[in-house]
Amino acid sequence: MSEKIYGIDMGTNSIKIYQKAAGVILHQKNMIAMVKKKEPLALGDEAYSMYEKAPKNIEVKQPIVNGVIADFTAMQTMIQLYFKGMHGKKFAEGLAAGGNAEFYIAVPSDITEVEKRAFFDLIASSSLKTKKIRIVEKPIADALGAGLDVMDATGRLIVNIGADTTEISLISLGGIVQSRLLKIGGTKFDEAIQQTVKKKHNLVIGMKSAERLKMQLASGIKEEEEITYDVMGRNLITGLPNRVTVTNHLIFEAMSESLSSIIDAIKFILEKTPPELSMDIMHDGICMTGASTHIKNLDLLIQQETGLSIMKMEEPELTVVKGLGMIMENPDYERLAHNLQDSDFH
Ligand SMILES: Nc1ncnc2c1ncn2[C@@H]1O[C@H](COP(=O)(O)OP(=O)(O)OP(=O)(O)O)[C@@H](O)[C@H]1O
Repeated sequence: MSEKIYGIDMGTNSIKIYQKAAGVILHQKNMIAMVKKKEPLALGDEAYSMYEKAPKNIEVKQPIVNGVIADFTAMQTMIQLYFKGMHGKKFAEGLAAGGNAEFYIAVPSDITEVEKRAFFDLIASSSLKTKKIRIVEKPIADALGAGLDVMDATGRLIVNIGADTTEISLISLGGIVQSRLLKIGGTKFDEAIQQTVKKKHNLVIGMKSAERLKMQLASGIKEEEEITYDVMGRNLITGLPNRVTVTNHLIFEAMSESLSSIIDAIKFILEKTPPELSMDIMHDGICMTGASTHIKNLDLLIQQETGLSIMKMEEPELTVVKGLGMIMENPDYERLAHNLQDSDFH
């Protein structure tokens, strides 16, 4: 029987929940649709399907922005609804926590103490009956979930490219040696695509269309062959619906500034890496996680720019939550989970 021990990765784009002995039980868009600002109407993927389509009285909210809690009440409401299974059959049965549950929460490393505390308070002040709440630094969970041995005295460089953020972390002996959270990720790419399509084609497109273009055409390096994809939007001049054909070269141009910023930040961390750990990274390379690493040739770009080998994941969006799972399943990793009061967490 599954135990009431859960790991939660509250990402900007999606929420992932792991239950001890059951595995990943939830992976949904991290969104909530509210009617008249207070009545929850839909959660997760269902709320996302209403995004950019809802009338004025329905607000589709994204409670996490730039990796931190931007709307505490909305996030807490979502968690409570998921765990209480209030939405009946739509949610996995295992989520009905009942009471006395234990939680392991992944929290970005390079954020303020107040922002970290909010993740703890979210569960502690919720209506869920909790026995224990542990905080885990996201890069540590990420590295574990990616299959890296984080406990030994070997330097590991992990780059997580998500939706709003890119977190670059240097890990050794179960701790963070350095970490940098950039406010750049898949959403920035989508916004840049939106702007570039508007400028080049006089076409206003939604964020979902921009994301589709990215998924179809984005590449970390400029490809010789031209690939195209059609997108629908509103013509800026006529105001009428219109369809245009967008090329992979335009998408590359749109994303190049954000990609350069990510490369610069990786190089910055590498320059600040102590020499002994640099040797380890020379040997093992960089581990890439986060769903934005699905972008074609992004590994090649980082490899070319840093001269290091790249390790890619098959399910890069799930490494953090799987790492939380490993911590709760294996007592050897217990010291990687902290009380909020632990001095080694600050
Ligand atoms: N196949 C794909 N190609 C390109 N981008 C993708 C693909 N699949 C997902 N993405 C992008 O990955 C991003 C979501 O990544 P992920 O789920 O790792 O983020 P998150 O953990 O919710 O966010 P964050 O780490 O910023 O808090 C979105 O911007 C999405 O568009």
